[in-house]
Amino acid sequence: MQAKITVTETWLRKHRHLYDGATRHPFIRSIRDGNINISAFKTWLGQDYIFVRAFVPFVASVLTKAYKGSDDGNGDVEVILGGVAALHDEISWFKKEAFKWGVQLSSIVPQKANQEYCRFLESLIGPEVEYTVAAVAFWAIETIYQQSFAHCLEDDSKTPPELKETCQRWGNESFGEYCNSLRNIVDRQLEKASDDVITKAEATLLRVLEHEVDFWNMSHGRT
Ligand SMILES: Cc1ncc(CNC=O)c(N)n1
Repeated sequence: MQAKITVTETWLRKHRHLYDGATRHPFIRSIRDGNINISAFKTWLGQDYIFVRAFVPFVASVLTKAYKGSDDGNGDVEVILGGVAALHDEISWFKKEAFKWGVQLSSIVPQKANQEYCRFLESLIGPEVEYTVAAVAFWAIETIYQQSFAHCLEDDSKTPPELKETCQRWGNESFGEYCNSLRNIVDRQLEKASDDVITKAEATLLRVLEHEVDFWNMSHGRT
């Protein structure tokens, strides 16, 4: 029997071009090809630290919505809690990595694309935003990083050794499994969602993809 085509599958096919634009961005390609400009990498590092700090309350709001959505026999809360725990570790990693590269985190000023992305995250925190819509954003945000950095670890990649650890952070297999769990959560929610919520969730996915492209552009010095 043919497996049923899920909503996320339909969306990824429909928006392939934009999705590939986010996961195969010139910034990522330059890491993979080994010709990354280190100052672009440092820009990304400092800006992403600011983003991740803003990401924490957003993820906490998704966790709250998963809990309140009550019929959580599927373990959504635990999966999302794993994401929160990983973020705790990630913030320490950013500090360590910034020190290693001589990036002064306390003096980083968020650039426009970053500010707009963080503002977008904040707009998704409120209780009026449905769990399904917020979960779609969460899944997409995590998956874009997973896919992007996994691309830099493929056998034929020429990623500089000093950037391998960064790529491992999101590109590793267990982060990939976590992203799959998020995708299952999202598809299960979308299966029972109203047309209105499905429409909103798809629009939210597109916004995430656009913000991710802008974020890479910023790091790449294309703003
Ligand atoms: C801009 C951006 N998008 C996604 C992620 C990955 N999620 C958490 O780390 C990230 N760090 N930064």
